[in-house]
Amino acid sequence: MKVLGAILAGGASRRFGSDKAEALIAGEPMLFHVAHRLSPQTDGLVICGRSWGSLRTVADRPRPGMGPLGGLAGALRHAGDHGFDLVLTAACDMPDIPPGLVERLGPAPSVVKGQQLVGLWPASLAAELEAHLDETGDYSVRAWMGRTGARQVEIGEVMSNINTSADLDAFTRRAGPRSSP
Ligand SMILES: Nc1nc2c(ncn2[C@@H]2O[C@H](COP(=O)(O)OP(=O)(O)OP(=O)(O)O)[C@@H](O)[C@H]2O)c(=O)[nH]1
Repeated sequence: MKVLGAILAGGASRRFGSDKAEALIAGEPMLFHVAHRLSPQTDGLVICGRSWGSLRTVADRPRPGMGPLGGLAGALRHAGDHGFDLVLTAACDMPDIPPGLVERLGPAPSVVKGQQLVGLWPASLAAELEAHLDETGDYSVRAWMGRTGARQVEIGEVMSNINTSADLDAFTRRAGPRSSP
């Protein structure tokens, strides 16, 4: 099975107050940490909803403004068009995603319990997700999980999700030198 890694990164960082994906952890932008952890688990990596460095950018589908699921739809379409079977997603604000997610999450569709933006999705769901977003106008991940029967997998590890500068401070204090990639 060929797996495409997709970093969902099209948000506005309103709660953080500045572009959180570029916020520094151990001297590197948060996106660097996500990419560094996602890349070895996948056969290719894209970034959804923004451009960053040399990573290939995938546009949201069916159009921008639909939240993280628009990024997932873009990634699923890209995966299907480029010979990938599965998409492993992570958000740009999860700097300590653990290894082995494909094995732990399989079989797809499935998400990490409590962190639904970390998920494993079959590329074959591309058209269904676009139709779902267009027809229902419901952009919630929960509704999409319900429609696809995505399993919620307890992975037994706490995963950080940085939404505010206080979250980042707490993460840095907790992780200490371990925050280095
Ligand atoms: N591709 C894509 N990603 C998105 C979109 N909206 C949010 N995301 C990503 O989804 C993840 C979770 O979103 P939030 O935590 O709400 O991030 P955010 O929207 O930047 O932050 P707030 O403005 O504070 O809600 C983050 O990695 C975002 O970058 C979108 O419209 N398209």
